[in-house]
Amino acid sequence: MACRSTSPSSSSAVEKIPSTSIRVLRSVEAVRRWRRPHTLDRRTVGFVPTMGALHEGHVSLIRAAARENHHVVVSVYVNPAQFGIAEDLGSYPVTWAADSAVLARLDRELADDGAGFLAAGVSAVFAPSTADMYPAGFPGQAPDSPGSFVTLTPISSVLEGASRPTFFRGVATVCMKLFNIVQPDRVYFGQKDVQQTVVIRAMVRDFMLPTAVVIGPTVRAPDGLAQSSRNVYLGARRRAVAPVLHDALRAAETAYSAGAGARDRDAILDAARSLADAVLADQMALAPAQRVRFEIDYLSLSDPETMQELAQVDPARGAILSGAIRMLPVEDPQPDEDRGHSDGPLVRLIDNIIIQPADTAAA
Ligand SMILES: Nc1ncnc2c1ncn2[C@@H]1O[C@H](COP(=O)(O)OP(=O)(O)OP(=O)(O)O)[C@@H](O)[C@H]1O
Ligand SMILES: CC(C)(CO)[C@@H](O)C(=O)[O-]
Ligand code: BAL
Repeated sequence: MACRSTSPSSSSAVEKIPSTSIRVLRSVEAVRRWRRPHTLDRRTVGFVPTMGALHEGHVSLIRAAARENHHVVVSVYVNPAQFGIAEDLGSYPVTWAADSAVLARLDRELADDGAGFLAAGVSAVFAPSTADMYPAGFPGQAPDSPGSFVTLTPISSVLEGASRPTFFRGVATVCMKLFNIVQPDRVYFGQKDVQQTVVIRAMVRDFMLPTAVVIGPTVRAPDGLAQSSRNVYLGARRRAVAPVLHDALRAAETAYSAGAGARDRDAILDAARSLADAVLADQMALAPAQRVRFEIDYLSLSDPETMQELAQVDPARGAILSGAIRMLPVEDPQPDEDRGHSDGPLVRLIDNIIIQPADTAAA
């Protein structure tokens, strides 16, 4: 039988991140080969899916996976199926060299701190091609495009899904593929993308996937802005105003905590909206060359499991306060101004705060 020729990435030579023992696996078959002995040895695998452009939010998830598993696998894959046709697939930050350095640093930290971690390092990074991930061809990005997709309704069409109609279909589809390839004992997702965590939990439950879903807390900059790969688009002027979303959600949380009568949706969300309106009014009083404009996409008070909007919070159940804002491109950019990655396009920021059920909060 004729042998198929192999590219360097699929040859049997083992690729590693330089100066580390982190394997770089670029094909489904390579992951399967790596995974098999660990199943037989009963060594657990924790999996952290990412789209690269790694930051402290990703690092915190990798550390969590290393505390609880013998092996940690990180995927770096910019999944086209979760980008809408008009979204930023073409400019999404791809930073392989910097990501490798982050993983190498973490690998050393895990090796040096044997006491805190079960894993002695990062075992592998899975960086597949789209041809490998979508054998039937480039996935459709339009709502009615043909293809093999995992869909969860109605969760996928509210909030983030209302603004990004194919987003959760793309996320669920790629995560189903990744979970089938890596076969993790535990998967790690960040609280920052709260609706994504609800979708993944529902998918794991509804399709009986043999993996535990672990959610890590949102990692923030000192001024409260949630770390996010897309923050690189902001540039200095918009970055200074970007914490407004977190500040607005905190105002809503404070209104809730204030108690009497403050369990009502309007009382809670009006506090967030007032804060955002005041920040915007201050900005609009500035000259175009100095100001920052943003639009609120949504501010939401929703059920922790279904993400359906709530009229009132049941303290025994808790709730999710979440929001999204669109930071508009700066006006009148100055010649030496740092406008951000890709000349500072419109950036959509999301964030959330969980109102814990009363019993949990008291514990
Ligand atoms: N600030 C953060 N704290 C904790 N986890 C995070 C944070 N930001 C992202 N994550 C998690 O990291 C995982 C990979 O996310 P991803 O690679 O899309 O990064 P991102 O910063 O969310 O990117 P983007 O800016 O495109 O939304 C997801 O589970 C996501 O929720
Ligand atoms: C989970 C994920 C890696 C799927 O592409 C992505 O949605 C992300 O990075 O949050
Ligand atoms: N962090 C979720 C990936 C996305 O927004 O495309």
